[in-house]
Amino acid sequence: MSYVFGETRAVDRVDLRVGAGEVFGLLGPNGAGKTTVIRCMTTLLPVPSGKVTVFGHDAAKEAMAVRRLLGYVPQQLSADGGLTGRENVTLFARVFDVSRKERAARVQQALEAVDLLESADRLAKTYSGGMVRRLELAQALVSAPRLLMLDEPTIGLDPIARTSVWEHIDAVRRATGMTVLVTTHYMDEADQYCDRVALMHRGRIRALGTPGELKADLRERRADDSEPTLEDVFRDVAGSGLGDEGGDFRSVRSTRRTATRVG
Ligand SMILES: Nc1ncnc2c1ncn2[C@@H]1O[C@H](COP(=O)(O)OP(=O)(O)OP(=O)(O)O)[C@@H](O)[C@H]1O
Repeated sequence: MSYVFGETRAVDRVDLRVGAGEVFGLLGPNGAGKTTVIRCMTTLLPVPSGKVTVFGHDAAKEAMAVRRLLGYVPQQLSADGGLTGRENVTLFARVFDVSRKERAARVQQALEAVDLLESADRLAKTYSGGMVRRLELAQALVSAPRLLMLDEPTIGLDPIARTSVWEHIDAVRRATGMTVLVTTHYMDEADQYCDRVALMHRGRIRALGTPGELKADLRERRADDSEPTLEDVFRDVAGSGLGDEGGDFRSVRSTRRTATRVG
């Protein structure tokens, strides 16, 4: 698929296949085109050229069928600080048409899956950044999606909260067999938690494989004994490191201080 905004070729002939049950990481710096790919898959953006199918459903022709299979945690805050955790998740259960009979139990399950039962009846604005992110995860899980899409799920979190978010994603994936598509610019997290990754740069996919394959490939090409990281692989295929791109993206990113924004 491709996507053009005015003069900007945001997504340039990206051809991707995510296997059922895998955790797939779409990696790249700000502006690489990751969010645009995700938005096309969620049917939020129409696909102007190319084709997106989700479990056999064409996103252009069967948007509703596609949406029913998806859970989506956007980059922007999706929880309401003035509601309790439970109320936030219940709201999503209603929007996603979880039947009235099942609703309370499904909300309970989703909160339990992210370890928020104890805090479920507190206002979300009293939550820490990591708890807010887990709440957003529960919101996306309440409809029991077959494909969970997360756009920068750990941005702005401290290392302990980041690990916790990933461990919860991993546990739910193991329990349900759902497929996970995640965007991130944290190469170390992708290396640790993703089965396969695609490295995206300026709208195009520059490398695709398991983190182990990509690193082994670079080691061979370099023909030396050093252990490359995924960041080295990115630097090799994109000609620059993630941190070199676009100057101020780290500062822009750090503004996603979830805890304070909820308040
Ligand atoms: N609505 C829009 N109008 C115009 N240009 C856009 C729009 N949305 C994205 N772009 C441009 O398309 C390119 C890809 O953006 P995209 O948000 O997909 O990248 P990204 O890799 O997800 O980065 P980020 O992490 O910042 O979201 C960028 O150059 C961006 O400026």
